[in-house]
This record gives sequence, structure tokens and C-alpha cells, in this order.
Amino acid sequence: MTPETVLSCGAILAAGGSGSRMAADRPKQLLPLNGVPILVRSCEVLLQVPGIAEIVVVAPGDWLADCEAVCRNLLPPERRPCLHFTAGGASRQDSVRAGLMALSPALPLVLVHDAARPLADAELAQNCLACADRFGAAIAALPLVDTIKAVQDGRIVATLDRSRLWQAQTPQAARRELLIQAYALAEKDGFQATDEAALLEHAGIAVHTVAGSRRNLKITRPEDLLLARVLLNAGNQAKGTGMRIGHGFDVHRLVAGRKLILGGVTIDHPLGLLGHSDADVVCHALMDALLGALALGDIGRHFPDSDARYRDADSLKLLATVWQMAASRGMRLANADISIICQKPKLAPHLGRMQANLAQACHAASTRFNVKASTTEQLGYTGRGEGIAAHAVVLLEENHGA
Ligand SMILES: Nc1ccn([C@@H]2O[C@H](COP(=O)(O)OP(=O)(O)OP(=O)(O)O)[C@@H](O)[C@H]2O)c(=O)n1
Ligand SMILES: C[C@](O)(CO)[C@H](O)COP(=O)(O)O
Repeated sequence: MTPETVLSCGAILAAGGSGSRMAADRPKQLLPLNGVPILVRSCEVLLQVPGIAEIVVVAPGDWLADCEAVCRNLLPPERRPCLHFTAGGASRQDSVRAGLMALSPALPLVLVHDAARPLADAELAQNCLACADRFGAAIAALPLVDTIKAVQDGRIVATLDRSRLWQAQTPQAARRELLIQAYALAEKDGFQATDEAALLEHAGIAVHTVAGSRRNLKITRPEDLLLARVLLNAGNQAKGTGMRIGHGFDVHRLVAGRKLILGGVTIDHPLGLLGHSDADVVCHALMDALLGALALGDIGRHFPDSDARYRDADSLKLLATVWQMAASRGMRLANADISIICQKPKLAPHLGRMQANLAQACHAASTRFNVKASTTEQLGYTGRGEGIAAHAVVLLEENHGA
């Protein structure tokens, strides 16, 4: 079995802690890391692992709704069905047990990951799963780099043999039946441990190691958050320019009996655009360009016209929601250029207000927007006045100040 082989596994994201050492106003997994909650980042790692069919997020009981809301709002809709949420317990062991009980019994391999380790990557999880599939159980671990002392009452009592000492990380993976067996024995013996490997060891089950990563730190104290930010920014810079480009296009039919709304401006005209929402092609093209830049599909995916909530919806509000997806991913708008293709009415007097509306919805200066209009010299469907179309291009850049 190679790491590339697609397995059938379930994942437990341990997010049930209170983050007491972080001493923040909420559990640390809900704190933003470059604009995106730590929990969402950790979920994103698991969502990228081929073969993970189901993820149970174990959240603190009092924060269950908040954890569910941030994940549902910020993660891609097509992956949300495989996410489930359940309340955790007093210790990490209790929380992971709750996750194990909530996970589908049909999945033969289980991967456990700390929500507090958002910088893990899918490859590390895959390596753990492949190793667990082969040997029964495996964890990510790293050899220690410091000399390790046993200390009592402020005095060193021993220097430990570092060559045998490894630092355990998550992901940790095991065949489901082995994990169930280990949890049952721990419960019977009243055995408490801080990771799954220790429970498996207690049950006499061999646990293998795969190479962990220094980057995969557990965010525990406030300074870890700073370190994670530096690592994340360095990773992003190494990956590329930190810029994302997107294009959007939309067209709607002009009909009698509808308002004409473009860029959030209601324009006096005998015809208006037909659509499920307010049919504002300018906002729609801009939303599609933003979603394109974020690799999040298109507006049809996020605001389907089969959903009654979006009937006659104010597209400026939908635009604000889409912009939130960009902002929460640590992006800011470099600029947006929008062309409206419209024979009639004359749009020049309205372009400035459209620009201001779009800028407000995207929390950006209006100088970052350019809205222009063109006729098609009476050619084609726009030229015949059958509809109005809009194109938008946007450039997003990483907001390292976030
Ligand atoms: N009752 C608990 C305690 C911890 N965890 C999770 O286990 C991981 C590792 O735990 P730790 O870093 O210790 O998190 P906290 O328990 O939240 O932190 P602290 O010990 O500082 O309170 C975290 O993702 C945490 O949310 C959990 O699911 N349930
Ligand atoms: C599972 C773990 O992250 C491996 O290093 C660690 O044991 C969690 O320990 P904590 O006491 O819950 O921080």
C-alpha cells in the first residue's frame, strides 16, 4: 500500500479543548490565524486527504454551535456533507472517544488530528494512514533536538538518553478495531493518556512512526500563534507571488415588469433584468471573479437558484458574503475591473455610484474598482436590447498584515 493509494477512512478532529494555556476569550481553535480560524485551517488539511470519507469534529459542548458555524460558513459546500460535529469531554481522551463513537463503523481506518495543529499537511496524514493500513497503527513523530533532563524540585536528577526519545505529534492513525480495543482496555483499567499511541501501547499494540514535521507545531501558548503566522507567511511566500486572479461573466434577459439594478444602483428604465435574485449582472460577474480567484467555484454553487432564500435577493449582500470568504482567507483586493455590455439605457451617469457600492460591499477603497460600460454597436443580443451582460476581472493579494 503506497501513500498514493486511496483508502477508506474516517477522521476525528480533536477540537474539544478549552485552550487554557492560550488564555484567550474563546477556545484557541476559534482564534484567527492570518484571518482564518485555526479550526477551519485544520479541517481544510483533512479535507485535502484523499480517502477520508467522513470527518467528526469534536468541539467543546459550550462552543459546538460556534465551531459548526465557522466550518459551515468557510469550508467549500461540496465537502461540508462529510463533516459531522459532536460535543467533546473533559480530557482529550474523552473527546476522541466521543469522536470514535460518532464515526461511521464502516470505515476501517481512523485518523485522529489535533485542531491545534493547523500547519500539518495532507501528505503527512496520508503517510500515517498508509503506515497504519500496513502495520495497524502509526503516528507522526520527530526525534528530539534538545538535551532532555529529568528535574525534581528545580534540580536535575537525570540526563535522559536522547537517542531513544521522540516527540509525538498528530496525525495519529490506526485500524478502527485496534483503536476501539485500546479505548475499551483503557476504560476498564482507568488508564489515562495524552495521545492515542499511548492507549494502543497500553493494549500491547505496536505503533509505528512516520516522519513528522517541525512546521506541524501544536498551537498551545500565545507565542505559538506568532510562530505559526511566521511559518504560514513563509510557506505562502515560498509557494508563489501570493496573488490570485479571477474572471467572471454574467448575462440576464431584459423584460418588462422588473427593476433594472446594476452594481446595486436602481436605474430608471422601462425594462429590468429577469432572474431568481435581483439579477444584478455587475455584482454577479464580480462575485464569480472573486470565487474564481479563490478557487471556490461560482455563485451557482454558493447561492443556487433552486434555493428560495435567494429569491429577489439583494446581490450587493451576496457580494458582501463572497467578499467575506476572501477576507477570511487572508486576501485583500488589489483591483477589480468591470465591463458592462449594454445598448440602453446610458449607464455613464450611474457608474460612480456602482463603484462606491461595490467598494463598500468589499470593504475596499473605491479607487480599487473601475466600472465601465460599452455598447455592442447594436450587434448581437446585447445590441438588440435583449439582455445586459457584464465581465469582471479581479486581482487578490495576500494580506500579510491580517
Ligand atoms: N477535552 C479536550 C482537550 C483537548 N482537546 C483537543 O486536543 C488537542 C490538543 O490539546 P491541547 O493543545 O492541550 O488543547 P487544550 O486542551 O485546548 O489546551 P490547554 O491544555 O492549554 O487547555 C487540541 O486540538 C484540543 O482542542 C479535545 O479535543 N478535548
Ligand atoms: C496528541 C498530542 O498532540 C501529541 O503530541 C499531545 O499529546 C496532546 O497533549 P495535550 O496535553 O492535550 O496538549
